[in-house]
Amino acid sequence: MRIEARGMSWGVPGKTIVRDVDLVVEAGETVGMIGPNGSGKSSLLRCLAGLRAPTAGVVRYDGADIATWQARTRARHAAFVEQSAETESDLCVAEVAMLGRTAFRSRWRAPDATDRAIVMAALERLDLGPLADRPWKQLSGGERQRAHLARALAQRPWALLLDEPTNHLDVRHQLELMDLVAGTGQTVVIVLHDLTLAARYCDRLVLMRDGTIVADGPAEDVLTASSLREVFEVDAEISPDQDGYLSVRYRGASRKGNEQVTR
Ligand SMILES: Nc1ncnc2c1ncn2[C@@H]1O[C@H](COP(=O)(O)OP(=O)(O)OP(=O)(O)O)[C@@H](O)[C@H]1O
Repeated sequence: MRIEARGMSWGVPGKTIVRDVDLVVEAGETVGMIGPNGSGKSSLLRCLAGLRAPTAGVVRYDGADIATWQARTRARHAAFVEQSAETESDLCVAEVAMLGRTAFRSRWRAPDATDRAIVMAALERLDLGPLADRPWKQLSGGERQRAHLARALAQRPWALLLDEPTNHLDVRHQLELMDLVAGTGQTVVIVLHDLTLAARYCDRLVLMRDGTIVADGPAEDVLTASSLREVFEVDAEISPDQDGYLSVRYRGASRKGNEQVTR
């Protein structure tokens, strides 16, 4: 599914938070959204998910303006996993993942064998099969994060919109999750703070600053020493590793103009 934002802005009274965004994510592409804290990544992702109504411009899925769609219709197209989704629930893991099937059932129909098979397959893909019956409250932060992604996969969407889905995960699960999401063939927009991970797994990176997209392209073009200094205010060396992926080595925080700060 192709996702497109045209001339899109969003904000709250007195404050524009996302400004004049033009972004196209082609079907099957994995696009990484990067940028410093507060640069508008989550806000833009929520607009792309239809959870925020743009104050200007439009968001389209395969050419259709999603503004008029019901939540259920949107959920059949795109699954959104929010940043550190802190659900408190008396449900078990499989029941939380089953929430991903809600858009496919009438309110009164209980989950059937197909729903259960889809949920179990999603849990297995996230290495959570053995925890299916575990109460949600007993899960670690990383297990919860994986369970939220399982819920999103159980939604069987055309697109995954993921806000920092790796921030609680150990290194193995980070790599497995990125392998999984980049290998699904679905359209993926993923907010990441780990620039090396973003460079390795994403077809394209979108760099945000102050609510606007300041660079959009392959990692080699977006991640440069000058863009990291300008936008993230860090001094870094960026070079291909032995596998050909870009690797970012930080030398320290800098202020704009490359003035060194005390470490
Ligand atoms: N509902 C809101 N009301 C007022 N300000 C908001 C609202 N939502 C977001 N903001 C502000 O908009 C800016 C962008 O927030 P957003 O969460 O989109 O940034 P982000 O790039 O995802 O940040 P982070 O990397 O810290 O998660 C921040 O300054 C935030 O405080």
